Amino acid sequence: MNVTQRIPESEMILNSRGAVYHLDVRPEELAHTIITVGDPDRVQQVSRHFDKVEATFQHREFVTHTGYIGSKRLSVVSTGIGTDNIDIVLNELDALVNIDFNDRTIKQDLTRLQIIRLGTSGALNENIPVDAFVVSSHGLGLDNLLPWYAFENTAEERALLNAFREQVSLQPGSCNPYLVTAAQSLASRFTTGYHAGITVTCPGFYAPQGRALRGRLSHPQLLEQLTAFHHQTDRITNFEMETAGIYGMGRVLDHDCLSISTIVANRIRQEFSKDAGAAIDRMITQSLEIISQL
Ligand SMILES: O=P(O)(O)O[C@H]1O[C@H](CO)[C@@H](O)[C@H]1O
Ligand SMILES: O=c1cc[nH]c(=O)[nH]1
Repeated sequence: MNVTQRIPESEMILNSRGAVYHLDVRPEELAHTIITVGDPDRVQQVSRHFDKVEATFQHREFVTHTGYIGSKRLSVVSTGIGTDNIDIVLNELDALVNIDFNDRTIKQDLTRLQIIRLGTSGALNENIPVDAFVVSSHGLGLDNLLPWYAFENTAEERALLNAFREQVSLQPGSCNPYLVTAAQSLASRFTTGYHAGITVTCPGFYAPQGRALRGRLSHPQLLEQLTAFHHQTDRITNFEMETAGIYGMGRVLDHDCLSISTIVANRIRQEFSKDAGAAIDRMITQSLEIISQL
């Protein structure tokens, strides 16, 4: 888009206090290092570690707290569940820093945000126990968000995606898998105390993650094929519902993104955490120590 072109009121919607439509946040109310969580209640679980909370906002499932740890300004934002919400949150975070809200034009000097998800997830590797933490080396999307955007894959990403297409048989028409790598500048900071691997992002919690309650599965082989997947040293570690959308929107909009998950379920061992809340707290504490030094 031409940077001098005015973005109409119907495309970038601002509310009566001049805040972006879904998040209800104004540009000066957002930090440039942002933690995203799915669960709105987890926002407070993160911000209670802040030395000072400067302001809080809530609209629908989107809760935002902005504050400080020492001199580091941070915002924590809930996305709710799913990559349809990631489309909203990542576009609005980007608009808050890269679009001038007064004249509705794209700024000449763009800001690159650091966006770190602190989520929950199910492990697909029997050696990654419940309550462990996983850093997503890549997000592999089985949802349909990224095919709506124009974006470029690297040669390594294309090779990994081709291997996935060859090894994992998906029903024609069920999805168009995509793959995006984590920001290395962030991933390199979260190594000790974290497992690492490919995170598969699904458009649902039950059948799209191979869970059968009463509905019959169209892909009964999914778990087995994802667990067996290998390409050079890359393996699939876990399942959740936002990471690939975040990494993909980070690629589209030029932001540095990383996703970290607490493993609450191990799908191979068929176990669920006995105290997921305590494990999530440990992920938050351990990760904030690093995030506050970024
Ligand atoms: O705990 P959060 O961050 O919401 O993440 C996971 O939990 C939800 C499903 O229970 C999905 O959003 C999934 O990605
Ligand atoms: O198994 C799980 C656990 C948390 N979140 C998911 O999406 N799947």
